[in-house]
Amino acid sequence: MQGPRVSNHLFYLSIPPNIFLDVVKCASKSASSVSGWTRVIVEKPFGRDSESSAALTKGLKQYLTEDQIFRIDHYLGKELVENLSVLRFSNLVFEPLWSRQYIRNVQLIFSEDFGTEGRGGYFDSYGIIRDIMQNHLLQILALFAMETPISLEAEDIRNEKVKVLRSMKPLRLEDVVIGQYKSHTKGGITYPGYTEDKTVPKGSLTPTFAAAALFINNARWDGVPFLMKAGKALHTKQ
Ligand SMILES: NC(=O)C1=CN([C@@H]2O[C@H](COP(=O)(O)OP(=O)(O)OC[C@H]3O[C@@H](n4cnc5c(N)ncnc54)[C@H](OP(=O)(O)O)[C@@H]3O)[C@@H](O)[C@H]2O)C=CC1
Ligand SMILES: O=C1O[C@H](COP(=O)(O)O)[C@@H](O)[C@H](O)[C@H]1O
Repeated sequence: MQGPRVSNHLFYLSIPPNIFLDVVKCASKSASSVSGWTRVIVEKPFGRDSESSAALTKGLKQYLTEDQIFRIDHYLGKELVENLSVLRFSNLVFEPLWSRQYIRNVQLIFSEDFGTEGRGGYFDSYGIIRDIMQNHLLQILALFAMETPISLEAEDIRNEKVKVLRSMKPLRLEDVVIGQYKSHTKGGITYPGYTEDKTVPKGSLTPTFAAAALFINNARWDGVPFLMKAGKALHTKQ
């Protein structure tokens, strides 16, 4: 029901990606705003690869226009990540040091001290690389490594991040390690292994841990490894 005042509708899809399209279809047919705007926020992962990402965009555009769709990565809203640009570009001490001349390696670490704990349904079909590395950590890497943008407008920052991504060497298999957590005991409590979670398919080989060395082929970062590590059910939350 909508009253006489302008009412805007915002849908935030914090749901598994396989139901994005059904939800958007229902929302746009039955719950679009009549008097104001209707917008949809879509969480990562936006598809499994470029083909499924393009298919998802095509699907969403059956019901929405591009300016109604907001693809977000909630890690970009974290204080530490937001402060990264300020630290780099507004600080005369750091900017001259931000290169291969002074930095031996860069480590991007995501570590959770709990496992899937009954939420393995979505996670198992994506794994830690698509859940954390390809989006959250890659976004932070791009922000960390980019050149100074023309302005701090979203479009200008995005252009610089794209240049970093395009300068990256393709990942080699020998630069990647994957793993899956087993049952462990901490403080007298035993926690189940990944495949003992009832929401995870039996015998799943989905990685819950991954580490990779990435390289950026440009004058600033040539030869500096960007070490990414991400894992669930590790010792610390970091
Ligand atoms: N887990 C997290 O902390 C974060 C997750 N995300 C993103 O959020 C999305 C969902 O992840 P997560 O929360 O772990 O997933 P969950 O599996 O916990 O599902 C989230 C919600 O989706 C509902 N849901 C699941 N399947 C269906 C279905 N077939 N029909 C209708 N509703 C359904 C669930 O409802 P019900 O409970 O009723 O089953 C639940 O409320 C992913 O895109 C993920 O990347 C982003 C940031 C953080
Ligand atoms: O996007 C995700 O992030 C959460 C961790 O988010 P945080 O804000 O609590 O650090 C992670 O548990 C989940 O697997 C992933 O989908």
